[in-house]
Amino acid sequence: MATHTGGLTGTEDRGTAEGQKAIEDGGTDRAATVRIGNLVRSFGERRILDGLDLTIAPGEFVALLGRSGSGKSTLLRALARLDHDVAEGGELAAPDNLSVVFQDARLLPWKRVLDNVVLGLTGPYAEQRGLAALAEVGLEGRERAWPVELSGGEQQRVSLARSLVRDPELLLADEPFGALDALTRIRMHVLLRRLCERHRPAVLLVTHDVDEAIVLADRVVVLEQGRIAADLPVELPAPRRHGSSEYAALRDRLLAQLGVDLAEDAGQA
Ligand SMILES: Nc1ncnc2c1ncn2[C@@H]1O[C@H](COP(=O)(O)OP(=O)(O)OP(=O)(O)O)[C@@H](O)[C@H]1O
Repeated sequence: MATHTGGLTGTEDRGTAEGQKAIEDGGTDRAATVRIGNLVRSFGERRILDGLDLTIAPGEFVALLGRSGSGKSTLLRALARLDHDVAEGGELAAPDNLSVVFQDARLLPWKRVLDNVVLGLTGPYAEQRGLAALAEVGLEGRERAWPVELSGGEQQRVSLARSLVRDPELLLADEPFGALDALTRIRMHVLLRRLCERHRPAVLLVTHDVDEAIVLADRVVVLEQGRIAADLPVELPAPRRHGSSEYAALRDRLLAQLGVDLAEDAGQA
């Protein structure tokens, strides 16, 4: 299995063959987009990821939950190859053709919306692809706007367009909707689900929001003490709405795994 140590990719229009080859070169799970085996990451003396195993299949949407400080972002940053200064061990294979979306849209304020979307993109049809991506996220006609003229939700739509215009094999999202109001967040859930069904990237979504995880993901994994402590498929029919007994059971199970005791909390209320 190839262990990657390179810098962030996904800001360039790279082909997918290299990443796919890296995955196919070793190991037995040839179908996986992401394969992590016995991953160890430490900051100084502190071991944050401690023998973590995780596989993500092509097109699979995995939500990652975990208490604050459990290492969710550390795992995501390892996959994105954003950290160079941490002790590491284990195996990590991910495609080079990946995109990352953060809580803040991270748009360049001195570039117009379309220029942000196609930044670093090469090829003859970059602009057309950028315009198509903007239309897909509902921002048709806003291509010449400046980022400061957009709402937080609109900026996050641009960020999604910027990611998906590169047609990534892997989309890494670190609490992408954490700063948005509840209504905008629901709209973004619908949008992200639609985009993922159309483009079929493998997705790793870091979130604190158990409902967001259940509504969006094919699988929800919980990070605890440096490892995946729970790995649950979400087998609910679409559209997933609160209220069904299956939804409630999965929600309770995930909350319990995260250390939230609903009975105790109700008793204290
Ligand atoms: N660059 C760093 N240097 C030292 N310690 C770090 C660094 N980055 C993260 N840590 C520590 O590693 C632990 C895990 O951090 P991480 O951000 O991955 O957690 P998280 O699960 O994403 O947390 P949250 O849900 O609060 O965002 C934390 O205790 C954090 O302080």
